[in-house]
Amino acid sequence: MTSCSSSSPLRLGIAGLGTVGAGVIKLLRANADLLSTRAGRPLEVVAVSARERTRDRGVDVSALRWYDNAADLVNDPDVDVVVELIGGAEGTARTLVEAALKAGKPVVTANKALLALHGSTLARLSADNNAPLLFEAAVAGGIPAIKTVREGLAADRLLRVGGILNGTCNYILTVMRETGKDFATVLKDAQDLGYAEADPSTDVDGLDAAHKLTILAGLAFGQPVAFDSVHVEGIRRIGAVDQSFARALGYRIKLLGLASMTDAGLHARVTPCLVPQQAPLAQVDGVFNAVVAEGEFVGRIMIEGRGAGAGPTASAVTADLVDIARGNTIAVWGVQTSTQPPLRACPISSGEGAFYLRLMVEDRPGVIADITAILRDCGVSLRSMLQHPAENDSTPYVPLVLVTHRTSEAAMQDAVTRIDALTVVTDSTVVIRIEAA
Ligand SMILES: NC(=O)C1=CN([C@@H]2O[C@H](COP(=O)(O)OP(=O)(O)OC[C@H]3O[C@@H](n4cnc5c(N)ncnc54)[C@H](O)[C@@H]3O)[C@@H](O)[C@H]2O)C=CC1
Ligand SMILES: N[C@@H](CC=O)C(=O)O
Ligand code: NA
Repeated sequence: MTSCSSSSPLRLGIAGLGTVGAGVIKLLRANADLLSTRAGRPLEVVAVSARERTRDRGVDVSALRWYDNAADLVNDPDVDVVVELIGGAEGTARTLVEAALKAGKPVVTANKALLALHGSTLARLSADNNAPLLFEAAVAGGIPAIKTVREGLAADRLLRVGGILNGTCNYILTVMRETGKDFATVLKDAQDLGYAEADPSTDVDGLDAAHKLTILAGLAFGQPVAFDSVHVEGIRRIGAVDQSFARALGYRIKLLGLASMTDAGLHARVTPCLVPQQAPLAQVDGVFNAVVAEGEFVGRIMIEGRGAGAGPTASAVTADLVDIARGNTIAVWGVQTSTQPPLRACPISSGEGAFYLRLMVEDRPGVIADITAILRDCGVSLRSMLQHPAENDSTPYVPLVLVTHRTSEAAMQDAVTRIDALTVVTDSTVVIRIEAA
């Protein structure tokens, strides 16, 4: 690892000057004195790299050494720490991080996709080359989620971890619920506010939350988690009609990532959920995230804060830099050996729960009887049923909501497949899990 005397500046090379990169430079400049005091030495940006040199980012980078090729930051002898804020699990971001670790340079990154897909390899590179790799910004933005799970809860055996892990989705669901605005308009707002990923389908299809859940579960359960063992559903199919039914039933809709250890193995999923209106998680709105963990001794904890955006994310990235300056670093996954196999995962169909099913059905006699017959045959017991009248005469279809008692996921899936095959049902059924939260 690069060594510097304790009073000399910690010299940073930053790759990526978008929402987060520009935010980090702003924060480093605004809080320079405070950071120098806390870190014991100044934090100084010496070199940067991004796609376009001349773009207006709201921060002046003209005095900094510029590299068209981000990998050149690694070879710059004046760069002590590489800060990767490009994004993406492959390509330049991966090449850069791997090269920096191989060269023994500490790395700070906000890249959850990279950690979720290549975390074990990177942990090995970090350990083999004695080069710290810190990634607090990768999970739940400004909330110190990584530190809480890896360090604060290090004494406990954790049974469950997760929460509201995507700011864009929580913002979209909140604004749609509060204003009735449509999905596309609110997504555009989230992009303009700097919350969304470069490809926002990563957010709305649940992948970003799944990246974060993979990281959190790996930290919580002390063993690697394979990203593809997480069951993932997004929020594209949640409509205004679901928000209105949820309200009538006393719930709010949240995209939750939840991982738990069961006797059968790891159960990990990202799915839209109905959460009781009074539950603490239901109160977490807008760009806010919440991380929940449950341990044998500590019980349940929940931490909340802004999960996306320039300021909160820059705060987490810079706190990692302070840790490096202080020499306060730790093994990537909190365990010294990273040779364990990934946790054995169980399929989503092995789970159970209560479900909200929203169908679009023809409004004519016999339809409800056909549907309830299927539920009976599949052993799914109904708790309640709601129907809204058609909004206008131009459609023969009306929304029908079924709320089930606790049932097996397999039985529910079987019932939905059969219901969707009925000719009186148009569109596939929207399934939302009901969580006590
Ligand atoms: N925006 C947010 O609220 C948060 C973002 N993150 C993560 O932070 C990272 C950066 O995200 P944003 O700043 O939002 O992205 P962004 O799209 O605003 O910025 C990306 C930057 O990388 C640069 N870049 C792209 N390809 C490059 C290449 N080949 N070489 C050098 N530079 C290149 C672009 O020019 C741009 O400056 C991502 O990993 C993201 O997942 C993490 C937490 C929150
Ligand atoms: N796109 C992400 C950014 C932070 O991780 C989100 O919306 O949460
Ligand atoms: Na964080």
